Amino acid sequence: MKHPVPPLAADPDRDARLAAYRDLLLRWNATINLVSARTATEVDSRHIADSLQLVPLLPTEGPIADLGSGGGLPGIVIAAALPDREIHLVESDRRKAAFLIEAAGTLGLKQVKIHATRIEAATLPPLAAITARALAPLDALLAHAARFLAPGGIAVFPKGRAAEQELTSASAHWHFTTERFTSRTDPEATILRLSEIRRAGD
Ligand SMILES: C[S@@+](CC[C@H](N)C(=O)[O-])C[C@H]1O[C@@H](n2cnc3c(N)ncnc32)[C@H](O)[C@@H]1O
Repeated sequence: MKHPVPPLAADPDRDARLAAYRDLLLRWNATINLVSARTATEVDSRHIADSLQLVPLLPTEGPIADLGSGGGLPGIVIAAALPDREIHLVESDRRKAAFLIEAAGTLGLKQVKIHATRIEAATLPPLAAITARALAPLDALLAHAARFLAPGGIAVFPKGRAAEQELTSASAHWHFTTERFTSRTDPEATILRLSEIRRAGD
């Protein structure tokens, strides 16, 4: 069964930060390939709205990490919405990591820590939540989740239209509890919220 994504409260400060982020993303996108979008409207609808809808699915306390953050999706968007939360962005591409540092600085997001390294080599605190968008199949994401999540931690993965197939493949190696949410930006796509993640056989 799929649930609707809970609504997000109005927040003019968040929206101003997101507008500044979108402008910066478009400027850098002319020289580094950060996102597949050329206009402000496309960035807003295809990327920022897609990322922002994850915020109400996150726990209300504890550090969060976005793995393979790329141009900051969803990591910078989440940080813009939750400016008091400790947020770690892990991105191995040096130019993209430089963009993330610039974006966090421009938006005044002092709580964001950029890890310009491979996820496999990253040192992170025990996390309340991890996110990852367009990074890897669910099976691989669960290995990262199992490594980094604190007890009781959750993983939130936007998973497009192949979510059920990925759940089936991943369940051969992993046990987890699944909640499904209908994406607001693509009603055929599913956002997964997974908890109690452990390797099958452990
Ligand atoms: C397809 S992009 C998606 C970026 C962003 N999450 C988005 O939705 O636009 C995947 C990103 O993950 C990064 N990445 C892939 N494997 C990684 C790894 N093992 N460690 C750190 N970053 C990785 C890539 O450099 C790239 O920026």
